Amino acid sequence: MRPATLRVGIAGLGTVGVGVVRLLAANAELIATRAGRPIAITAVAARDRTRERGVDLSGLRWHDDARGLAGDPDVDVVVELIGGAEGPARQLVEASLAAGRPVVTANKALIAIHGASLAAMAERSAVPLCFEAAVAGGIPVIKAVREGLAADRLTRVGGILNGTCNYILTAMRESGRDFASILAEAQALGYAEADPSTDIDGIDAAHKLAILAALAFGRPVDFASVHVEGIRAVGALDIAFAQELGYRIKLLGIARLAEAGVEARVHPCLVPQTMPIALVDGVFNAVFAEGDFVGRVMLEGRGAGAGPTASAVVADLIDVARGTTIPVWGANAEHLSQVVSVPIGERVGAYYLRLQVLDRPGVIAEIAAILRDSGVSLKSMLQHGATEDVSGNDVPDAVPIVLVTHQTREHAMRRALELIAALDVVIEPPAMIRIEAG
Ligand SMILES: NC(=O)C1=CN([C@@H]2O[C@H](COP(=O)(O)OP(=O)(O)OC[C@H]3O[C@@H](n4cnc5c(N)ncnc54)[C@H](O)[C@@H]3O)[C@@H](O)[C@H]2O)C=CC1
Ligand SMILES: N[C@@H](CC=O)C(=O)O
Ligand code: NA
Repeated sequence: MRPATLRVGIAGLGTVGVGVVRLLAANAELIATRAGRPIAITAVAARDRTRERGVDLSGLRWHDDARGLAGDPDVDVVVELIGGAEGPARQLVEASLAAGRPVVTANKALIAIHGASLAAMAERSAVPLCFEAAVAGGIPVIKAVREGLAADRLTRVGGILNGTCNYILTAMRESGRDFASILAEAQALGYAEADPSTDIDGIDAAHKLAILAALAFGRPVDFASVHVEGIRAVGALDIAFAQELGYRIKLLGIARLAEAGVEARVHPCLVPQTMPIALVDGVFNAVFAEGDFVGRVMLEGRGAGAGPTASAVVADLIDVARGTTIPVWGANAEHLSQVVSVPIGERVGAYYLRLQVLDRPGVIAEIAAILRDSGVSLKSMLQHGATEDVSGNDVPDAVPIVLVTHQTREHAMRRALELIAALDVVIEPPAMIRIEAG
């Protein structure tokens, strides 16, 4: 007897949705062989029936309300590709799980914020809830952390988690082009979120970090407590100084088991140019995990775009077709307890500081005295005779000074920076970027 086709209902026919339609058609035979049965789309839900999407949607049942997929008798598995932590995406996923339908989603916002309760719903209905595409696009990082590293006690996890930001930082370094034109390019390539400030302000990376931390430590992190900074404040001067000091600037998400609990943070970092993660450029993401027996593992690949993301979505569909059952978070939901992230003030590490100061005698002595009194020890200093501010405008009599500190607690660093910012000779808010080994 021919095995039954797995019938798929897709909600959202944007970048990823169309990518999934295309991949299922292009690799249909290979997928059927690996899944043990054919996988075919039978229904879709999208906002605009008339839009030309460049894929064949003929013969598919069309739902104007995505929730219709949850009750469609010709759908065995629902694929949610609408996006957003609330609204239609959440309603569809909840309705599908409640109706006993497996769900595959690429929605990191939804999983980061409601993952624990959705997992409990999936467990109650004994159906899979899969989200490989939600973290680092095409890199099979959910499988790697949840299954490949299941035997280890993981102590640190994170990486370059946003393709749009990495694309922008790379292009700024390589071509010196302006932020807005590079962002527009990333949007045209299908990398950015519907609202690109989600990428630029670090929120998307934080969603992914929260998911990784939950998998790695078995404890969902309260999303609101994750420290998040984006890349808006990173200027061309910082990129150039970082280069001169032997670093590259990357937006990293880092979660680690600290004495006080789980520390989860997303912010731009100076990473030594000699570290492999510093060389991960463009839309590529890199995810690392550190375990007590395995040591350090790092995976690299395309973190955004139609093809890589569709690859992860369809891999999940193949798991559903095979009937693979793995607990959503690697352990049953009743073993999970939510944790609040350790505040960023507790971070201990080195810092890069860039100050725009008036070129007067004694300025450096004043700054050094504040650092000394705050218990912050200076490692090195750079000063050029430049007379440009961060936007490249001439500022007569002003010079940038760059300071690199030794390891210090962030509380102390911030206290010192407040005092430095208040000096009359400091004419712009100081820039502070944390230094990490990746
Ligand atoms: N673009 C990428 O590289 C990646 C995206 N993702 C995630 O995949 C999901 C989809 O992302 P994209 O395809 O890039 O977004 P998109 O904005 O290109 O597509 C979303 C589609 O959903 C449609 N939609 C909105 N409301 C709807 C509703 N009520 N019913 C049916 N359709 C509705 C929109 O019209 C749009 O066509 C998001 O959760 C995103 O975070 C995950 C990894 C990578
Ligand atoms: N907007 C995201 C898409 C993938 O998750 C990114 O740029 O990484
Ligand atoms: Na992935």
